[in-house]
Amino acid sequence: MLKILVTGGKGQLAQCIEKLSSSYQFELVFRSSSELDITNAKKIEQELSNYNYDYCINCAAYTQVDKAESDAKKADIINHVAVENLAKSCAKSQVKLIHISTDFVFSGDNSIPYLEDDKTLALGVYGQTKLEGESKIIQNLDQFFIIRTSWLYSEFGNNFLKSMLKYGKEREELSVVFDQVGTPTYAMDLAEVILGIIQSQSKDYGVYHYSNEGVASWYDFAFNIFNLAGVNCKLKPIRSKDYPTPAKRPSFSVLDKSKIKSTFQIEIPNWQDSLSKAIQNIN
Ligand SMILES: NC(=O)C1=CN([C@@H]2O[C@H](COP(=O)(O)OP(=O)(O)OC[C@H]3O[C@@H](n4cnc5c(N)ncnc54)[C@H](OP(=O)(O)O)[C@@H]3O)[C@@H](O)[C@H]2O)C=CC1
Ligand SMILES: Cc1cn([C@H]2C[C@H](O)[C@@H](COP(=O)(O)OP(=O)(O)O[C@H]3O[C@@H](C)C(=O)[C@@H](O)[C@H]3O)O2)c(=O)[nH]c1=O
Repeated sequence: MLKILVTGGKGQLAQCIEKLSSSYQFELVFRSSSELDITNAKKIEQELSNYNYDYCINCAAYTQVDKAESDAKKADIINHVAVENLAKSCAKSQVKLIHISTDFVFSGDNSIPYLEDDKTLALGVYGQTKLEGESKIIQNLDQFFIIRTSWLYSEFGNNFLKSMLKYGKEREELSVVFDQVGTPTYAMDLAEVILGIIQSQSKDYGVYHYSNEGVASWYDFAFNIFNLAGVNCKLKPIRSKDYPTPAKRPSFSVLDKSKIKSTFQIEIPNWQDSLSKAIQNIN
């Protein structure tokens, strides 16, 4: 039976993986941040060398995009330095690493969906530290899958879907930006793809893009959330300049998913269909 370590075991994506785990014949070991701090290089090395894992899914990350701007050191240690150490320990213990990265490694200057080899240029600290984490994996490990994804939401953790449901109940009107375009992704769909890659025991290592199908602005995302959940809150489309945030975000971060679809023979659900499922699961 394949043995898999999941770091960041109490985060959104890790909880989605846990929810699906009974459908797979894997031995999954979830370690929360307090049980296994990925910035503790010695503990990571011990964990990987002592327990004979086949795979590590790194769900641990510093994910607060705005806070990272004033907390750059911490974001760097978790998203970059710790990931480098994790990659080195995986190499030493022959553990395959599945690492999750982000659409925020791109600047947003494209007008067509981003391919894996397109030029990266992060606009903020979060994206930059995630990008450096990616590079360190590529430099230090052969057996890795880096999956860049975007706009994750689910019934677990903190995310845009849950924020909109909360604010929609509390407020009469909400303003949401319509000039940042990407693709919302149901974290359960990503979890399924990750477990599928492990099940296939594929050796097609490398960088992949995965999001749901389709394109939306954050305003479109919020509009569909309110519609599907029956939230009676007026929604106002605004420009990013009218919603100032510490971190600049890409205006276009749609990912091209041709590579992951053809390599692993998967079909990807449309974001609106998946959103509808997530809202049903929340209810
Ligand atoms: N959320 C999104 O919209 C997107 C996320 N991603 C990427 O997907 C991955 C999963 O994200 P998601 O599940 O949403 O994120 P979450 O923020 O829900 O989960 C991250 C987890 O990492 C843990 N963590 C933080 N620091 C450490 C540490 N030093 N050691 C161990 N664990 C730590 C956190 O624990 P604690 O809370 O205790 O600190 C938390 O449980 C991340 O790599 C993220 O960059 C990519 C694109 C979009
Ligand atoms: C809450 C809110 C946000 N917004 C805007 C701010 C921002 O531009 C956009 C998204 O807001 P959030 O801060 O919730 O999402 P953000 O944390 O930027 O989401 C990102 O998280 C990281 C981890 C990723 O990797 C990305 O793929 C992406 O999912 O919506 C509004 O316009 N109105 C609002 O009421």
